[in-house]
Amino acid sequence: EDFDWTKNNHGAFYYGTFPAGFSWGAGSSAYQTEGAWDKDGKGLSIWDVFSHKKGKILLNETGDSSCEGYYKIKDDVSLIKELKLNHYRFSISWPRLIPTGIKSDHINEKGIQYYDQLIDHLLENKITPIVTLYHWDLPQVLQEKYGGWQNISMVNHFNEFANLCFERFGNRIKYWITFNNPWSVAVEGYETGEHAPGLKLRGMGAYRAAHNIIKAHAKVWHTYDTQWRGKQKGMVGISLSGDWGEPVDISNQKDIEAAERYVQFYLGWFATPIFHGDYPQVMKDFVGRKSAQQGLGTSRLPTFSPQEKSYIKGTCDFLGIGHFTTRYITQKNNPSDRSSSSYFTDRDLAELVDPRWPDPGSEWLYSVPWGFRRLLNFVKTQYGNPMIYVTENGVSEKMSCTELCDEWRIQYFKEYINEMLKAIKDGVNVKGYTAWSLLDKFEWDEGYSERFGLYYVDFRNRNKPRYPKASVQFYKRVIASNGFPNQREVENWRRKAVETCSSSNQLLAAEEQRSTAANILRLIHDPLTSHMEMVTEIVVPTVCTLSILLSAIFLMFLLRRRN
Ligand SMILES: CCCCCCCCCCCCC/C=C/[C@@H](O)[C@@H](N)CO[C@@H]1O[C@H](CO)[C@@H](O)[C@H](O)[C@H]1O
Repeated sequence: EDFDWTKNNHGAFYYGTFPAGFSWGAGSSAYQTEGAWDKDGKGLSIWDVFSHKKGKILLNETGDSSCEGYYKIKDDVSLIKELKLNHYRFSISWPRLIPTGIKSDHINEKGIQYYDQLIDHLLENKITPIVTLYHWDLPQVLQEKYGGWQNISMVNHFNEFANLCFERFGNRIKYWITFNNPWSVAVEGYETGEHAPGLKLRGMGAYRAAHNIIKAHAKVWHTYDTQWRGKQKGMVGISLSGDWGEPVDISNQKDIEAAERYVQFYLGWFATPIFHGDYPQVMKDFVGRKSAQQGLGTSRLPTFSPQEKSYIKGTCDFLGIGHFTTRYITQKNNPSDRSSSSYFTDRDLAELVDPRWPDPGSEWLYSVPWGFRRLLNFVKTQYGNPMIYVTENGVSEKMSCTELCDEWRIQYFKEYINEMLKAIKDGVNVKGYTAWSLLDKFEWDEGYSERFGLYYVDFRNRNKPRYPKASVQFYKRVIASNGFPNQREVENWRRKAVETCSSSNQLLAAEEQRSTAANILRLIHDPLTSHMEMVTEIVVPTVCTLSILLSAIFLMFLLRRRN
């Protein structure tokens, strides 16, 4: 039976269980959690360089040490075991394996060893690894030499890296994800410049980056298909991010079309070539028309040749979906002049939110569970009901003080997982779910200010200890029951989870006090460190401020004398 798009019974909770064998997991990514940015022969990534530039990341934070995941394989696998997860999703840092990004230059065996250990330890504990090859940390050399994803040469370099991973790890990995959220790579990396490499190539950069990424994905899929699949029997997919877009006025055809455009410019931009061989018609129409109005001879949206179309079509054994939120969409005509050309203006729409939607953390993230079911049904109808793994779903909090009693996250998970269950009942082929994320971690341009973790990480403590939030208890019970058995039990889970977290909160508060005291003692007893910290944190800013002030006074004095 087809999904009824006109119905929107937002409130009703569905009690029931997931199909047998449904896979429960949690995720992470290399740059966000590993730390050890310059250890054991690792090369620089674009995120190492970007985060070290002043003013790019909130509070100038970096992922230099982050959760120190590089040194904590055993600790983190115990957390995964504690949750009784079936799978764990992580990414491989390209410059950790190939420091310059170019395979013929050098392979870093220490990097290989690290992932060998992680994979082996997961498998010893019966946890299936799901491996992402690209979660945004491009080797810096490739950015500097070729312009990164603006350049077609990335296709071959990425393919060589992927091939190395298949060769070294493929005997143990059955699920490969080529790219994580290429939308962000293209738009935030090459259009708005909020992410590494920080380029603002408006109206062109994102489309060009996406074009090369899609080709690189297809090439890697073919490499696996022809060289490895027979022996290794794994699957290769891609993880696409997609927010849902709902028309503001469902009786207004213009709003309906604008909402469809929103989703096509987001998820469809990547999914349509991969499933159907070419960009969505609406993207070709809109970008093409605007480009013509701007006096350009060809569309800013690149085109695939007939050979490329058939090469790209069908290169997906499973589709990863990263989903966090929803927007209301209405039609809005944007100016078509060249100076305002951008991916955003090309869409001719406005994004709105309902002020009643809960918004606990990230600015862009509102809790709108019903949008998830609609997005999953959209995937089913548009792309022939592919096998889906939800690769990212979760919510952040913005808390200045420690908070382990994350009731809003319990609510978010409960409702979003329930909408996914409803989607499965609608016939959507969802095989697994990955809570985002296992740990609090570096959140890109937001630094450490947004916490997505099931486990709290105390970043102020050098050992980066992890503490379970209440949502760990809740998620654990969803997994153990493979769903939601009945109202009484599910209510009980929530209550029990919240009860246990207050004692963990006290434990953490005590530990934080202890580590603050230890830091003070360290500063007193370690003259070199305290001298360095005093130089960087007090002396340098003070000298700079004084110099600016003195120069200003001197300048005023000179000007006065002239007059
Ligand atoms: C008319 C002109 C308008 C210009 C407006 C420009 C504003 C651009 C704002 C872009 C905001 C994008 C926000 C969406 C982001 C999510 O889809 C994305 N962050 C999901 O990716 C995952 O996010 C996780 C949480 O941050 C992260 O941990 C994970 O690594 C990402 O894969």
